[in-house]
Amino acid sequence: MAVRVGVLGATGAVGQRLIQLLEPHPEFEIAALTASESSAGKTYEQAAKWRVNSPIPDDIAEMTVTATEPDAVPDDVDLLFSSLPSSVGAEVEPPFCEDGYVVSSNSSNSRMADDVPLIIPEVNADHLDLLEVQRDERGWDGALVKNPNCSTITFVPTLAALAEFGLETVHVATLQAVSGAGYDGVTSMEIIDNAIPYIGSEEDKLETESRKLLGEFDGASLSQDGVEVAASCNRIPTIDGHLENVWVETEEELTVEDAKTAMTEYPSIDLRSSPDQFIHVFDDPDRPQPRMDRTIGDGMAIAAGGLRESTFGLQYNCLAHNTIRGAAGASVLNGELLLENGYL
Ligand SMILES: NC(=O)C1=CN([C@@H]2O[C@H](COP(=O)(O)OP(=O)(O)OC[C@H]3O[C@@H](n4cnc5c(N)ncnc54)[C@H](OP(=O)(O)O)[C@@H]3O)[C@@H](O)[C@H]2O)C=CC1
Ligand SMILES: N[C@@H](CC(=O)OP(=O)(O)O)C(=O)O
Repeated sequence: MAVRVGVLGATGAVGQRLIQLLEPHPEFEIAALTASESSAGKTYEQAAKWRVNSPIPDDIAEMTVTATEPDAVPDDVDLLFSSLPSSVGAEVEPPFCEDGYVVSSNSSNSRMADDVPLIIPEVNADHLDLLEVQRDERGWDGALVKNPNCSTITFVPTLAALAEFGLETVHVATLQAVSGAGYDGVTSMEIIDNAIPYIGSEEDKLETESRKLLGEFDGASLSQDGVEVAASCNRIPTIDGHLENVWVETEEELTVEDAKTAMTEYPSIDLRSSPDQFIHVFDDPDRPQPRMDRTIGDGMAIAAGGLRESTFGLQYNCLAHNTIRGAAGASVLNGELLLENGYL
């Protein structure tokens, strides 16, 4: 029987992607949609300015949107996908967890909290058991799991693949799509014929979340990886797909061939939304490109290319679909991991 799920922040850009991914999902059944007070009481069709490139599913269009509070969500809903502004997530996610709901959240609040698992299932699924610590410490019947920032998700899998060579320093420069800022994030006058070399708090997220994701969980606590990461983040006028330029210095010698093999052979995980081939490595020096390659693996794979040896170690480019692998798809995959591991 399908697990009954809800979407917190269902009318937003990521919420719409969540609905697109969850509606046909055989393991999950959408039973609750929440948003702000101004949407509560309306049908989903009335409340959401639908912008995903497939129609609103009929049964979803007719559902009533509720306020984002535990009393408004039916008790038989077990799992909530959260795509709220982080300031709102910080306020409302804990009461839901206290009330017994398991929350798979895309919002940035609490990502770095010691007892909150920050998960990319193909990279650090074992960190999920941090939930036992979380439940002990917070006394929750529910649980809170986070997926990382979309730009972090794009480059960390490639680092995980190279970790066997001993990661020392990483430099990463991003070229991020406008959808990452949400529909009202950057105006056309700001971004057309332009690039903006600043995205608030983004660099810090790449530098800190990556070390947590690559860290080790010993069953009681999580120690962060020692790799030093420096990031520079830029907004460019693409719609979807974050492209990143990466330089990695390692303890052991790392050739292009070694790196290509390590990335290509890095395993996926046996979950429905995880692609068969997790990291695709292109030989063509001008790939990956956002428009051509963001939908590889139904938008859930990581693409890499342009591998070369440089003065600052191995250099390459990588790409992921920011609203699928980097946001909604990442939360759904964490939901599948929670189910697989008996947390639902
Ligand atoms: N866009 C992207 O690519 C990515 C976004 N994220 C993160 O995901 C989250 C959502 O982003 P996005 O979908 O773009 O944001 P949107 O602004 O498009 O959507 C926000 C959602 O939250 C609801 N909401 C807003 N304020 C409140 C409130 N006070 N109480 C309850 N619900 C509220 C909105 O409801 P209403 O319609 O009623 O206002 C809407 O459903 C953010 O934390 C963002 O940083 C992460 C990665 C990528
Ligand atoms: N800041 C990201 C999107 C985002 O919302 O990130 P986060 O989930 O860390 O808030 C971007 O602009 O592309």
